[in-house]
Amino acid sequence: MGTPPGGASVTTQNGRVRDAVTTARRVVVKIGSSSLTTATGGLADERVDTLVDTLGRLTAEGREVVLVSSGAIAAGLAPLGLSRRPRDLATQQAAASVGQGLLIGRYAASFARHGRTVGQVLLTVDDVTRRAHYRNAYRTLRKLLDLRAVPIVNENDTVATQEIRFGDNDRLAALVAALVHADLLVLLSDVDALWTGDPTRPDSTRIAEVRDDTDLAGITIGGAGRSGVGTGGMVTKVEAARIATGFGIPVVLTAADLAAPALAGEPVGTLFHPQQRRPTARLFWLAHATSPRGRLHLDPGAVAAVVGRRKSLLPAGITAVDGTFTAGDPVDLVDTAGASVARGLVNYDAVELPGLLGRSTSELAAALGPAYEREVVHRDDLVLL
Ligand SMILES: Nc1ncnc2c1ncn2[C@@H]1O[C@H](COP(=O)(O)OP(=O)(O)O)[C@@H](O)[C@H]1O
Ligand SMILES: N[C@@H](CCC(=O)OP(=O)(O)O)C(=O)O
Repeated sequence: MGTPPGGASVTTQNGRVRDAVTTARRVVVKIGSSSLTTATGGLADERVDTLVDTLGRLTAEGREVVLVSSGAIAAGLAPLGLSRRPRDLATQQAAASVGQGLLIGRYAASFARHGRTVGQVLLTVDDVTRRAHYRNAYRTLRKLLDLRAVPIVNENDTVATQEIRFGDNDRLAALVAALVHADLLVLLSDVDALWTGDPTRPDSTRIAEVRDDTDLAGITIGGAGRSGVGTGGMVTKVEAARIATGFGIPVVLTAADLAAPALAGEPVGTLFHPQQRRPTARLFWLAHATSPRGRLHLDPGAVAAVVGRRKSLLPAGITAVDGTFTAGDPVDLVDTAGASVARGLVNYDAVELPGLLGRSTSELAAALGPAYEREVVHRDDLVLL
């Protein structure tokens, strides 16, 4: 590795944010497959115990812990005689089906040493994106915490299809942190921090803090590591950190064996600062937890009005429409280069819009009636991306 952790950058750590780490009452901890398995495949029991000892101490202090644990697929490989992570979805799902039981069994035994009961929570994308479902997921997690059990969350790999999978658990962990209104998200991996580039390169250095996106400029964020069982690599961890910090939740990214010092507020890993302006829960979900059902192409004037002046989107500024959505669905607003600039809840069905494009609201109201005076997307239902 390049520059060792510590050094000058540590002195720039923001004490206030580290204080938020040590005082966090509700903590979501995510651990990746690479930190739970042995080099030859299978669950590394001592790694599970080390993590559980750290989390057990937190719960003994009266703090609430939600654990998001990967590792089902990795844990299922050896029992099925598979030597490496399969590429096809069906075999991954079979491995997850075998491995998830082993994983939760191992956690149950390990947490029992601390007198804690665990509850398995398997979620699909729909469970954290559809409003009615995420309310249910929240209620279950809330009740488990009230009963002083430790919820252990994973994606429901056996039912998720390729199109609707999270695949990696980093984003799932960020959405769970937002769902339970956590005070802290800890992302544990096989690398001690975010580095400026591939951590095995001598010219890479550790990044101690990310205050905002400007601290991410110029960094090479790479894919999964050499363990062969992780997915997503740093890309999905940084994305997860941005989602959580955007919701006002500080994030510590570090190695699994540094979980204890990280939770004690020591300057290890990378600390991502929470952003000041916390969006409303509704707009947060709109930005991060919905899949757009279509796209509205905006002319430059509409982009300036919506993005620059935070105005509602009117039919006059739309040049084209893609997708098959109905009123109330999320849609992306794209600029002339095709880049998504905002997401909003649309007030019309896709089939209604072509006849309205480029026309002013007063002209539409005169021609079609007062119902057609409404905005295509109201600014209260709009979030910039
Ligand atoms: N800029 C970077 N800083 C740190 N690690 C990086 C970076 N770019 C790529 N990586 C790789 O990301 C890997 C962690 O991701 P992954 O293998 O998906 O782990 P997990 O199973 O914990 O989710 C590290 O082992 C590392 O090799
Ligand atoms: N749900 C999958 C997680 C997939 C995965 O490998 O995630 P991660 O190790 O967090 O990059 C499992 O339990 O195997």
